[in-house]
Order: sequence, then structure tokens, then C-alpha cells
Amino acid sequence: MGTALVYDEEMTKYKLLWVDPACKIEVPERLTVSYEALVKNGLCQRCVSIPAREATEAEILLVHSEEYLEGVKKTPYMTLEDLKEFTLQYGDVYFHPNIYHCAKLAVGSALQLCDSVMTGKVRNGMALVRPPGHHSMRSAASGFCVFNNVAIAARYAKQKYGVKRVLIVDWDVHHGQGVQYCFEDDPSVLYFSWHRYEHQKFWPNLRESDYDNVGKEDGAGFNINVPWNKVGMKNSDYLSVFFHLLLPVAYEFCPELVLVCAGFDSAIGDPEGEMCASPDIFAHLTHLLMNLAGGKLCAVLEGGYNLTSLPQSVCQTVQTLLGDPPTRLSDLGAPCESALESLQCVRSAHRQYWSCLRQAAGLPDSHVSAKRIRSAGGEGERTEVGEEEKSAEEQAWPEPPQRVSPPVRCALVLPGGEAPPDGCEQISSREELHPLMLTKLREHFQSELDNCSALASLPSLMTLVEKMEKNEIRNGLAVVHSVTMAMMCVLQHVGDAPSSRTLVVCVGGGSVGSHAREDGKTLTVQISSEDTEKPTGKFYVPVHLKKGCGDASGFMQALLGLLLPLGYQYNPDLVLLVQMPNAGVCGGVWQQLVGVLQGFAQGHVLVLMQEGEQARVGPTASTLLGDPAPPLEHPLQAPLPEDVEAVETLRSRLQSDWSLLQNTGESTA
Ligand SMILES: CC(O)(O)CCCCCNCCCN
Ligand SMILES: [Zn+2]
Repeated sequence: MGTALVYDEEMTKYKLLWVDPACKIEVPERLTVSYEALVKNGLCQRCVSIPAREATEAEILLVHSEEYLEGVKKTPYMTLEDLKEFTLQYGDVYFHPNIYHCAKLAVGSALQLCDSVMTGKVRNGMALVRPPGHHSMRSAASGFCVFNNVAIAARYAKQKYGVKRVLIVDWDVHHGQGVQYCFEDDPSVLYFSWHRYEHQKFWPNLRESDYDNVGKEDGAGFNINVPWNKVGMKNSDYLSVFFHLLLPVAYEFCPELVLVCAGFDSAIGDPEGEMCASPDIFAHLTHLLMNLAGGKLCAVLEGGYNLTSLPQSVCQTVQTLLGDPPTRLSDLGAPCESALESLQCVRSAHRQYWSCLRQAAGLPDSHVSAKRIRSAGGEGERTEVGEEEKSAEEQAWPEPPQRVSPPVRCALVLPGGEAPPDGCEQISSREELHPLMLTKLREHFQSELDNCSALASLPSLMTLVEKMEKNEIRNGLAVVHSVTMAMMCVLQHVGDAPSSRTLVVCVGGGSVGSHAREDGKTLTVQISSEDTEKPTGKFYVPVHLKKGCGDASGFMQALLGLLLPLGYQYNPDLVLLVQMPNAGVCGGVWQQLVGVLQGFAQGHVLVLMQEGEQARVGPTASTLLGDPAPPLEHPLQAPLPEDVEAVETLRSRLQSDWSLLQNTGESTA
């Protein structure tokens, strides 16, 4: 299934007709440069083009009041003076004779996108619209917004398709107060927003944009505000909030549809956000949301005012929606102190609503008092002087690298005779194993080697690895006689390369062999129900879950809160995912793992399975081919206290080596 793109150049046909410094950044070129970049990068042509349409009045009234709509309806016939007069009643927004038409097209575009995804015409998509929507309220325009495009789309999806749970992720750098007001008492819509706040000093300067506004009445817990109290937030700050807050809650919420208020003023260079995250971060934010809701994701443009970073960010988002591998993010550092304090405050405020945020019993439930944050705001902050002095517009950043998709997406090595699932290429090679490899294997696997079939698939496996290294193949799956033998082969082969880094994910118990050395060429994370005798080290992380991989919530907690931060910081060239014999991992979680791990190493994921696990080949191959993993069962049970404790203990022990594991501010240390 494809990716929809909704765009209509009619939405470029309104602009500011008078002097207003607050509004001059909202220009028609925002849309044209974004669309042209999609065309230039050959992305527009790969999308399913869906026409925009005007929203009906009934659709607008899903969120807005009659009197507000009646007022806006009059603006096409207003003189310039009347337009100015009409505008004065609202904040940081302007009207134009054609803006009502464009605002109806913006809503209609979001609804067209919704229809295309909900009817299965496409898997996901993006609507390039203006005016934006997330600030507009029931009876008021605000912040360049006239109608609340995404809020209307959420109500529309619930009404027309009976969607029971909608997740709205608002990565725009401003707080979408309009969305918050719309759903704050509604437990069927989970609204998540991060936003520049600076302790209420930043627009729209609302007390209710702070982290303690968790929603009201039945909606308590379903409104999540992450205030950025400093500018200059970077990729690691954004990813930390995804790993330690948004993703665990999103998986527990188990949405049937994901809507993104895709504002790109949170990217570097934007005069509003003054943040330092690179445009390719949106490739990863999108990727990390794509396995929710069975992949049903609608991104609707909100803000973004730097005409260089905006198109780059839009292309990064659409390219990921199309299934291209995200770029590798290099040198992810520690989240900054201010971000950690905000993250900790939000987690504390929401702990009572989400079992995934429950602290392990006994660990200090750290209440960082707001006062302490205000005082702590100063120290421990980023001290790079250079960036601070440059204005947003003077910031420079590298063009995001090309994201090439290898000619073959998925290749398989299967035991003799089996036909590969559709879309996969099969690899079988007759070559002999390299004698040095044989010697190495004899050292470790004397007994197994007597069984001649033990070696059968290894030459093909080596061919698969070589093709991956040459980027002829993106990912692969091998069903072998012995996964530990195959693992040793692969690591022996890739280990010869001078600076290779392989993330080894072992699902299930059993010895992972001596390869897990401490030289940094491999980082092994083993998730199982067994207590492994091998001690935890910087490059060997045994995650002991009481019910092992059979418990979805424990597993997801380890995946999101441990494995993802470790993997992103390690930044491997290859991911080796090994299903150990009798791992007992439940299907849904396995597919989530296969899906999420493709965000690393430009998608070079190699899955090893033992003969006899053939049942898993089909679903694994479909996820490797880019099909979204099916949603986990809802509701996700609460993780076992022992598992919470286990993950928490590992996290706090490893966070000095791997700073992306941090999720609390120092000020409570
Ligand atoms: C969609 C959006 O969230 O990007 C709209 C942002 C409105 C900002 C209003 N204040 C602008 C002050 C100018 N320095
Ligand atoms: Zn914004």
C-alpha cells in the first residue's frame, strides 16, 4: 500500500496584506518550497496524489461554533479595513479575502487524507496545507490558524469510521492549545505536544501549556505537555522524550489512528523555535510512530518558517512514510539538563495514569519541585557559546544525506526446497566456507559440526551478509541449523572490518558465545527470562524479564526504554537480530521489534532463526518488506514490578556509559 500526498496550490493564494511583524513569517512560499522539494527529490511522483477538497460546514462545526463560522464566512466580502478590524479580535493571526477558501481546503485536505488511510486506499500520508490549524479554538482564530485541521480530522475519524482511540502527536514547536482544549476531557483522543515554553515566557504564554496540565475529568492522563524551558534542543532531547515518554504511553494507549500535527518549526534554523534538531530527525520520529495503529498515520503540516529546513524536514518525513530507510544519526549526545527535568516532571505528572511510567517500587519517586527547576534552569546547561550567539537564520547545518533504497529490500536464506514469501529474493550459494571460518567454528562447535547439515546454510548466509555490505540488499532473514553458530560466522566476518559496529539483539535465553567482547565492535542486548551467567558490561546488556519474551508489556518496556536508546547512541552499521531457540517471544512483539529495529543502520537488519521456527518466517519477512507490524493487544497489561525493577536497575547502571538512557534530571540526584 502506498503513501498519499494531498496538496493544492490554491492554498498558496492568500498572504498578509498589511504590516504585522508577528505574522510576516507565515508566507505562501512555505507551501511552494515544500512541494517543489518533494518534486525535485522524486518523492511526489512516488506518492498517491489525493485531491484537496473544501470541508463542508458540518465538518467545520465538528469543532467550531456556528457564530465563529458565520463570522469567518463573511471575510471574503470584507474590505481591507474590515479584514483588519475582524483580525484585531484574535491574536497573532491575519485574515485575507481568500483565507476562508484556503482554510476550508486545509480542513478538507486533512479529511481526504483521513479517508484515504481509513479506507485502506493508502497506508499513510501527508497533507501539505496552509493555514495551519492547531492553535485555532472553538470560537477563535489564533497563531496563523483559522480552523483546527487535525482536531476536525480526529472527530471526523471517530464519527465516520468509529475509531475508538486516536493519538495526536504534535511535534510543532508551539503548543497546540486549540487541540488541547478540544480533547482535554476526552479519553478517546490522546494529545501529545512538546513546545517551546521558557516557563510561560514564550507564545502563547499559557499556564495550561505546562506539564501539569494532564487533561480533565475522564480525559485526565490523555493530555501530555512537554515544555521546553530552553532553546537549542537537539536530536537527543527529542529522541529521549520519544523513548522515555511518548512511545511507552502510545503503545499502552494502542491507538487505531495516528494523526501528526507536523510542524517543522522545531527544526534547526527556524526563527520561531530556535532549536537545533536536524531535519533528518523527522525521518526517525516518523519511523518510530509507523508501527502504531497498524501503520495508519496521517501527517498534516502545521508550522515551519525557515524556507531551507522546512522543505528538508518535509522530504525526510515523506520519504520515511514511503518506506525508505532513515539516515543514521551520528554523535547523539546526552539530553540536556533542562530537557531531562521537563521529561521527569511530565513522567511524574502522568505516572498515576500510565502503568508504563510506574516507578519500580522503592526507587525514589522523584518530585522535582518546579521551584527547583526554575533555580536549576541555569547550571548544567549547554555551554557551546558559538550557537547561542548565532541567530536561528544564521545557523548552518549539513544537507541531509541521500537515503538510497537498495535494489533488493529483503533476501532470505531458507532450508533446502522452501519457496521464499512473495517479494523476497532467495539466496543459496554453493561456495565452501572460508577455511579460517571453519577452523574458528571447530574451536567452538566441535560436536554440532559432526552433523553435516549444520554448515549447510552458512555459505549462503555469508553471501547474504556480503550483499548487504555492498548495499545490494537492505535486510535479510536466514533460517539456520544453529543460530549461535550462524551468529559467530556473521560476527567473525563483519568483525574483520576496522570500524564495524554490530548491534546484536538476542531474543531468548542461551549462551551468546564469546563474541560479546568488550572492544565495542558489538553491542549485545539479550532479552530473556533467564539469569545469564555473563556479567553486564558496557557492551553486553542482559535484560532479565520474569516472563521472558512472552510478556508483551515487559518486552516493550525493555525495547523502548533500553534497547532503542542504546541502539541509537551506538549507531551500528548492522543489526543482527537473533531469535534464540525456544525464545517464546509472542508474535506481535516480535514484529514490533523487527519493525522498529529498521530505524538503525539504514535498515540493514539481519534476522537469524533456527530451523523449526518456520512459522515465523512469513510475518517476519512481511515486516522486513516494510509492512507495518500489527497492533499489540489492547489493553496492554501493566508490566510486572520485577520487570520494571530489572529495566530500571539496568538503566540507572548503564546511563553513565549510555547517556540516552537518562530520563531524570540531575537535580534530584
Ligand atoms: C502553526 C504554528 O504553531 O507554527 C503557528 C505559530 C504562531 C506563532 C505566533 N507568534 C508569532 C510571533 C512572531 N515572532
Ligand atoms: Zn509552530
